[in-house]
Amino acid sequence: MSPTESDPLSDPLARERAHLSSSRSALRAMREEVESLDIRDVTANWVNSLILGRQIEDRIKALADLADTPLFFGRLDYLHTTQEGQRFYIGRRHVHDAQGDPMVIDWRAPVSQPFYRASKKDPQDVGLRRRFGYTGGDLTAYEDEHLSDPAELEQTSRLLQAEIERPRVGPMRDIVATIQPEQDEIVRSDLSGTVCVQGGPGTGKTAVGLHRVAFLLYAHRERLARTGTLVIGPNRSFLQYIEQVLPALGELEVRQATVDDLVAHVEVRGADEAATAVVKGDARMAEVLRRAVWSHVTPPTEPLMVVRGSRRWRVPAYELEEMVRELTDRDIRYGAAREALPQRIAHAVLVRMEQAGEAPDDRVQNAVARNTAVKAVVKECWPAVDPAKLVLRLLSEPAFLAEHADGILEEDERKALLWAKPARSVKTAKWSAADAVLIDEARDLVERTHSLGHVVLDEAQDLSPMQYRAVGRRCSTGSATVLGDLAQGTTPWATESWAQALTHLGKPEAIVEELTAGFRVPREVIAYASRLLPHMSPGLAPVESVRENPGSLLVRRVDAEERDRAVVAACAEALEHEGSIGLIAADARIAPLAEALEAAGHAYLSPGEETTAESRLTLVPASLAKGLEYDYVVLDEPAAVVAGEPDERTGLRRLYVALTRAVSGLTILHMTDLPEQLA
Ligand SMILES: Nc1ncnc2c1ncn2[C@@H]1O[C@H](COP(=O)(O)OP(=O)(O)OP(=O)(O)O)[C@@H](O)[C@H]1O
Repeated sequence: MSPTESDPLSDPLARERAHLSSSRSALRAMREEVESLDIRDVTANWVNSLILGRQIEDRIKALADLADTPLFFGRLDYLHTTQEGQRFYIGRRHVHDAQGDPMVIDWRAPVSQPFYRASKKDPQDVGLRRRFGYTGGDLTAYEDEHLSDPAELEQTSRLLQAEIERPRVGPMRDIVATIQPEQDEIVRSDLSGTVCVQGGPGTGKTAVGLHRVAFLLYAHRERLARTGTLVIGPNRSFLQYIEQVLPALGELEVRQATVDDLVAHVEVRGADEAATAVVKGDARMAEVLRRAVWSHVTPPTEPLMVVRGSRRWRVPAYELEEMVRELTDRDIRYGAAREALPQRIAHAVLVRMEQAGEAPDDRVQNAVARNTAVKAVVKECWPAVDPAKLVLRLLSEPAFLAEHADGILEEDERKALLWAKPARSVKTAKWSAADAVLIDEARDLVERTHSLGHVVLDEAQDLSPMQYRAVGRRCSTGSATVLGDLAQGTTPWATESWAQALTHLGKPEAIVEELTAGFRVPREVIAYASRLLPHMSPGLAPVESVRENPGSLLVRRVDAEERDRAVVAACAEALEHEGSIGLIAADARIAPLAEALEAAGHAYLSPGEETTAESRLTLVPASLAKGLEYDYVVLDEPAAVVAGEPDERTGLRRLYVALTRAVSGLTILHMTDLPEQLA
């Protein structure tokens, strides 16, 4: 097929281009229609008009025709049944003509699904599936599959291959044109269920998670607009890297955060030793906290006397005690029970008033509930608990900790928890990240955490059980997409099994799916990195690269005196290719390498800063490499990456992450021997 042929009737490409141009006009008309809306007459007041005005602005934004994103990328021609003879163009958003007939169908609509799932084995009534190739905004190629034609052989799509091999400059892109069947099943799984995806490096977990949010927002727009959605990532630079995917899919409302952001109730200024952080992150801490919070409840031993006017009403201690016991037995939060208690007491007083022939109403009950004597009883037997102060006491007072950790934590674990220098106040305490999670747990014991409709948790394997609980609280009445790779866990408490993690999350019934096809790392490179698997995560299968480009892997030994210069030279060489370059090194090696790059006149970015055609080199500390990718990676001194971690297994996993960031080529430079597991 040649893009230069021009007779629109005989040339299919010309016909498709004509459809593209009329779809563009239709989209423009849709936008102009919204732009010309006059809301002055329909809104009663300025608040309404402000809200409506904002909705209209959002709608106009959503209807923008982005010059370099194709309006549609596929076409389906159905054979029979309900869609007989019907043809659908699949794109990022719905476009209709002046009569309201569809010109482009949203990729998330049910009729679009066979575009991703239909196969020769299961054609799903599709006669023709056509994929379009674009150069910039121009439609320049197409590729057909006649799924129901037994004579046609199954072929791998050139357009799909080209998309996978495309250089990666800039932030992460959407994969909407090339979602694979096994990915699509996860993307379209129902909102009611939690899905956990285990997948090796580059299998598309992040991409799948983000597309699932976009899908769920389409399928359950109103419900999720009410309840909210959230994407959780490991750090700021990762969130910056992925932040443009959802807006490109037309979804502007999804919040992004790290787990630390979610639990930022105190300022984190301290850090824990690994052993201490492990205990603080252990799920048993939840029980310690629960006990500590509820230990504040003390059954009343004195009767209550309420004086109103000339009369006195007495509620005996045993009755008060029963009310308190009844509230502790119920499955409600400490704070909610505390609020309910005065009303219960007031009710008991009202019963006595009625028995004495009075006819008190609700106002009297409320007044009694606010009576100072009642308040005093509540304060005495159900005092307010400040979550941060409670955690401060647990970490400062050996006796308080011992009392509530008895039978739960061993003595050495309790010792690890206690601060060497007890803190004076919540403000001055040197809180660690793990402490903030404990405070979050305590807060939830006092007052229920608001649950969102859906949460995507990326790089989940690094979370502690207490962190899983913190995330679980935020989707307790919603659902979650949990994404991770057990082999990439680099925390001392890294997840060992998804079943355990999902239990901590409060979603033990979640299904675990596995992705095994690798879209990032070239075959030769993934094979090299996979040598580490048996030594750090035995039992996990290596990723199967679907990239055709075999990639280049270069391992070079260099002398001590030329090492930094050699690294800079390797970066310069990589810069001769198209695409982004990542120089990954042990955190301790970042400063000298930065100096060497500067001395050689190479500007460089930090992870999370957007690469552009002018600025393509990023200097990446190994601890921040997770989830990121670069066309060419120069890896400095693998042994130093391993040595930068507290134990060998974690070191090898950190190295595995660093080795699996490259899309086209990996150059490894080392002065010291390579870790023997790579041999
Ligand atoms: N179906 C697809 N079509 C085209 N590209 C894809 C597809 N699936 C994934 N990719 C690309 O592969 C790369 C890796 O994807 P992604 O970052 O989602 O993988 P991951 O499993 O989260 O990796 P990691 O474990 O390293 O975090 C990205 O560039 C992504 O766009």
